[in-house]
Amino acid sequence: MNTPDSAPTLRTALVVGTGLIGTSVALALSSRGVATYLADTNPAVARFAAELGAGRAEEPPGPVDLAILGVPPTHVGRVLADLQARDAAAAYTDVASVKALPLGDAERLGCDLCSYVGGHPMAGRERSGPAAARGDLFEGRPWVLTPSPHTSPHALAAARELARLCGALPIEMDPAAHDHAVALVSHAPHLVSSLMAARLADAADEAVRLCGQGIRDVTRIAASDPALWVDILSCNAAAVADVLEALGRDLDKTVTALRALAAGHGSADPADLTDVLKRGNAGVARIPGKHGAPPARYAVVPVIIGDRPGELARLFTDVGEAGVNIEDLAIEHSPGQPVGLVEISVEPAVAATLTTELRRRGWTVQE
Ligand SMILES: NC(=O)C1=CN([C@@H]2O[C@H](COP(=O)(O)OP(=O)(O)OC[C@H]3O[C@@H](n4cnc5c(N)ncnc54)[C@H](O)[C@@H]3O)[C@@H](O)[C@H]2O)C=CC1
Ligand SMILES: O=C(O)C(=O)Cc1ccc(O)cc1
Repeated sequence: MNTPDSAPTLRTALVVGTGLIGTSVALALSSRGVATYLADTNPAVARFAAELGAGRAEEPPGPVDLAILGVPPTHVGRVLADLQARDAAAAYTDVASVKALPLGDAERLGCDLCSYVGGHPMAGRERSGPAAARGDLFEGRPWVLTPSPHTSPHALAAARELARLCGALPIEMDPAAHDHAVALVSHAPHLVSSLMAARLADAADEAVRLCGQGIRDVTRIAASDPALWVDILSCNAAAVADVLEALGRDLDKTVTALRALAAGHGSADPADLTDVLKRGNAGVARIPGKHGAPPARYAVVPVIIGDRPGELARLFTDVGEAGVNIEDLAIEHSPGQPVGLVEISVEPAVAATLTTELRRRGWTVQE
């Protein structure tokens, strides 16, 4: 639907860099009827994205309405310059996790800054490549746009329309303010996750086998591609270092409190420990929405399954026979545990029917 600022109506798009984010964008655009063309330095990757239904892995017949650069941050300037040199699109945006450096590169390379606006969808995954892409990845998520003083209203409107077509909420920010904000909410947390996960690399098996949901939550993003993250962090290094330095001061205080408690055999004052835990409560309460949850438009039906061959197949058959389509799926399971938990995401209207039907067939479905 058009809103007052959306003069362009996207009919054609070119996605350059068809990895996780590029293909997710392309899937969303294709599903909304935008003729989407796909390109990647690795043509096999673009062809694979096309096989997934993300668009056509071929040259567009003429300039597209919007080109979306799904490449690492340090590649954005060069790719933008190349695309503009061949007049590939009326407007250009990117999805890179940092915003000041790509703009600086574009300026230095003599790009046309009127037709370009930086963008950053605040959603992702710990996996790379088109196989991990999802058309609903950006649903309900913020999508930052960082217009420069040169950005034309047309380019900004095209990027806003892109965000909305992907189901995201466009937010305008200054590029430097964006980079400071994501140092706190994305880049430093990524390193903290890696640092914690790194403690497990050489840990004893008897400890690692006890891993429960807490450590999985804290370390999930540590499974991401190191090459991409070196690229991201190197473009925002000072701001990330500032956050980690502040964290280091808290860490020092926490270690001191724990050493005092250990030395005092419990008689020492745990005030500093209480303080950090309470500040943690306050911080987590400020995170908007339900972190890590599947898109709110689905209801989740949690089913307990035995750790036996064929259990999942039996469950899927029963869901199918109940006439219910599985929209998404998550499996929680720890090695050695006799049961696992399968979270089946379904349309809310069919959740009660599925629960009743699965219970009738002998499954334990959680409230
Ligand atoms: N991974 C995540 O969770 C998120 C990543 N981003 C940003 O999205 C961008 C892409 O990241 P991912 O999709 O995760 O990476 P990815 O590794 O899955 O995909 C990147 C793709 O770009 C291609 N590529 C690299 N240089 C290219 C060039 N010069 N021309 C054409 N294609 C080129 C690669 O072959 C690869 O297929 C990055 O800028 C990243 O900062 C943004 C939000 C979330
Ligand atoms: O995996 C997740 O949950 C993420 O949120 C990942 C992510 C990585 C990089 C970004 O620039 C934005 C989001």
